[in-house]
Amino acid sequence: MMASEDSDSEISTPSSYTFVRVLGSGAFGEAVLYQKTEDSSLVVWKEVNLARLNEKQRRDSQNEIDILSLLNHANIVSYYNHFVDEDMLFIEMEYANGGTLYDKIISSSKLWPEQDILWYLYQMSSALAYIHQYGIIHRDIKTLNIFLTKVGLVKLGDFGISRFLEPTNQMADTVVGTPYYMSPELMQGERYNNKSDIWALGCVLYEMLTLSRTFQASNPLKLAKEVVKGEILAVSKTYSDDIRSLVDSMLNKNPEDRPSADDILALPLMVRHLASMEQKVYELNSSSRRARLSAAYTSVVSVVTSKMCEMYQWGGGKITPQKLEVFTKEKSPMQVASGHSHFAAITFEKELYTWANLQGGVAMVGQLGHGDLASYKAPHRVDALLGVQVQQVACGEDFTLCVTDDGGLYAFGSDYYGCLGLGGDEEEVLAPVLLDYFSDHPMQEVACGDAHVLALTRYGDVYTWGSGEFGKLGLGSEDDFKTPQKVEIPAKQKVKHVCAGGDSSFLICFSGRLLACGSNQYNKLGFNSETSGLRKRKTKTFDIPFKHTFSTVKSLNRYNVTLVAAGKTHSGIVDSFGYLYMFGSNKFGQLGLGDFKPRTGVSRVGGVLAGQKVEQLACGDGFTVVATNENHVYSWGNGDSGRLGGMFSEQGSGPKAMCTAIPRPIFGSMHVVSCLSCRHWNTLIIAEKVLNQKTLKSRVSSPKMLFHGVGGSISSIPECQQQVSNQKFSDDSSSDFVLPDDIAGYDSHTDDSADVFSPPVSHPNSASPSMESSMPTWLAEELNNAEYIPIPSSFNQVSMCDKAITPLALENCPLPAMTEIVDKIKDRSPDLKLHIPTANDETILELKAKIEQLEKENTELKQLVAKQADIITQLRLQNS
Ligand SMILES: Nc1ncnc2c1ncn2[C@@H]1O[C@H](COP(=O)(O)OP(=O)(O)OP(=O)(O)O)[C@@H](O)[C@H]1O
Repeated sequence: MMASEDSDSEISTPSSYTFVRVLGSGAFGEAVLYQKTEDSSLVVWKEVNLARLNEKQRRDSQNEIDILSLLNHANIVSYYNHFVDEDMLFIEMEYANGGTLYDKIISSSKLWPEQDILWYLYQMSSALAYIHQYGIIHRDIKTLNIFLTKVGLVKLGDFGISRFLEPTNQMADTVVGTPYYMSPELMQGERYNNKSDIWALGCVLYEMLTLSRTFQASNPLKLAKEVVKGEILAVSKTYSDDIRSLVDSMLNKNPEDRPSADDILALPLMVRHLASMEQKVYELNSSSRRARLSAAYTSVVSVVTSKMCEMYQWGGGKITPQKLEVFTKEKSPMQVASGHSHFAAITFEKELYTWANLQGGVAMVGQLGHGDLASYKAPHRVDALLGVQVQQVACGEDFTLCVTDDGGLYAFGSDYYGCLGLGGDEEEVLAPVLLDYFSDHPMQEVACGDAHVLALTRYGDVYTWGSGEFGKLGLGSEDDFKTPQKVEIPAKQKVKHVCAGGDSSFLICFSGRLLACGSNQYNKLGFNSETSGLRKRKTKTFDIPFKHTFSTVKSLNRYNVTLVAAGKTHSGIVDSFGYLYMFGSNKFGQLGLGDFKPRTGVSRVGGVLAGQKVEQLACGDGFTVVATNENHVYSWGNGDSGRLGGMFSEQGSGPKAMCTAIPRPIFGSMHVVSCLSCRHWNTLIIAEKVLNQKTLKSRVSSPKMLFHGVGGSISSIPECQQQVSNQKFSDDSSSDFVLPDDIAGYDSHTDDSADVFSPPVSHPNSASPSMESSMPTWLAEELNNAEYIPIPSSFNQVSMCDKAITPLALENCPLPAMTEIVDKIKDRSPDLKLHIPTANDETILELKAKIEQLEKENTELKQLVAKQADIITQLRLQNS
């Protein structure tokens, strides 16, 4: 018997913060800069004194939180956390380290290049298009609320008075905003609409073009008159006709004649640069990945595969992966679902197969859908569904639900908790029954917990039913429901995927946010947090046992969630970079962090996964299984009853004898995994064998990464530093903490063609960007940032390396280090002298020759390896 999870007793340390400085004060409190001790990231805590607020103002503060927690965009300040302590409201958010657009404008003495203006306008329009699409209007667009980062990114902030537009009435009430940016319709008492945001953005554009206010007046009344009159001084003819007519159209007195944010992004002057600006925003935002993005990006391509999907199963006594022979080339499996003791799979022909592995005299209750109570040990086709195309299947503890191509939802098995959604008239349903309820609401996806169901319709509505214990139905209570109930989704989030754990429920939203409800035991929903070090505040511990309604998992607001898996006592998510983050119990090492210690928060899994992207993830009872882009399958955690598909042990003897806290590869050979499912102690996997694969290196970002585009808010420094806690066995943590080399290298990376866009770089703290100096700009930037961002030891090594570089030093470097140095030198600037100011011309020449030689050797080496791989493959093929 394994030890009980309840015996976890160690206390782990809370997230703590170190005060850095007060950034400034608003009407109701201060914005304070802190450093998070855990990962050295810089964050802003906005402290709002609720005692000084009236009822409406309190609502506004809550409003800012609701809106910020909904938004996830590269050009909008990210929201991380909030709590109320006595009369103070604390909101944790992303720090924009480059001042405001206002600061930048007032410190400029000459007109900006049009390209710079377009760069900022693009980012602001992109942020506005994003919020407008959600039905949110900002209502206070002004240069003071447009924050900048030192690398030239825009971060729209201060959503204090923003609002959701009501669908019935496209106007929001009350006149608000800052007088200078108020549109004529607002001045005339009309209500705010999204075209009023466009007017304000037009004023911002005008300010960037002229470096002066759009409308000037000595008092508000005169200002109102000026705005209504609508006469503005002409913009300099040095700017293109396109941009001058754009500002005119944005400042059109008639709101309907103003372009929308989407219209602005579709203008030819934007479209010309759109792709490169999108990419730049993405790259700058993911600056923690600079080393990877700017240096070669590695991707694995399967060259020869078995061209056949096979299914393997393990657990429940089967210690190694067992191939299910039923699924042959003619019956190739497409999707698989594991329950406690029964399983289901769909083939490419859209036929459903079910089977069981009953232990301890458990009786069948119809969960296989074969019309009887027999326990089929091998996969058996569900003939009752012949003629319908089954698209997706999910297994509960003793029931099954499946979705058909035309959106129908079928259910069978036990209806004890009402999980079949039929109203509970029958206890056991032996053959599939179509749920009439959804005849008008075609189904997209279904997920089953032990005794509850989550269903997502093609209209984006979420329904839940079954057992309501711990609030896992998200309906505001613990009541059970035997028919589908529509769930209220907070802040108008749009749901993309549903996922159910035994007693927990998750929703992944299009915004990349994760919503959860149900039992938070062991923090498996990620809701618990501990905060210490905030000014004059004691350590705050938030231990949330359960949630009755779907709520944002704030601890994951830094990540763009693409996958989630719910185990019995722990959970995991994968972000848009393919990074794996785990939370919940670590009793059996199921978090994969190299130890068995409890964790309060969310931890990134490093080790062998650090250089790979996780593409499939599943969590069972105390164990985790993943598949990566490099075609490896790993498992870790509790190995009892064959859960891990292999025998691993780090603990010698005792209750943890069969546990491993480190991801362990399962299959000897490579596999492309298309589907993975774990429940209880079972795992099912659909995989195609890889007979030969190639590692490709390219100098561009991963196409997959670009696919996520601009919409994803990827917090750079916090994310990269998240790794610090996992450094023990993280092999790439050193290279991750590198500030954007494009800060300086932007122009040198781009060519002169009109299609390539070079964004300007903000230098608020430096004397002048054009300052004559032998110091390379990237280094100046790094030093500039260093005031608040401590440079980890890995960085020191790199910079020391750069300084001390000589042909001899290169010669004596181990090959990987040497390649890294060469990559760094080449990435940052073609001019080597910039990097080694002390080097004389002769040394530079020698270095260049050395680099060329290295490159040649590298190519030869690669060719040799490829040749050997081919020979091995041919031999293998001959042998087989
Ligand atoms: N996320 C952030 N990153 C960087 N600076 C910030 C951030 N949030 C606020 N600040 C700065 O902190 C100062 C105070 O901000 P705060 O939002 O509290 O007040 P405000 O916007 O100036 O006034 P109010 O909200 O009352 O209109 C401002 O100077 C602002 O530029």
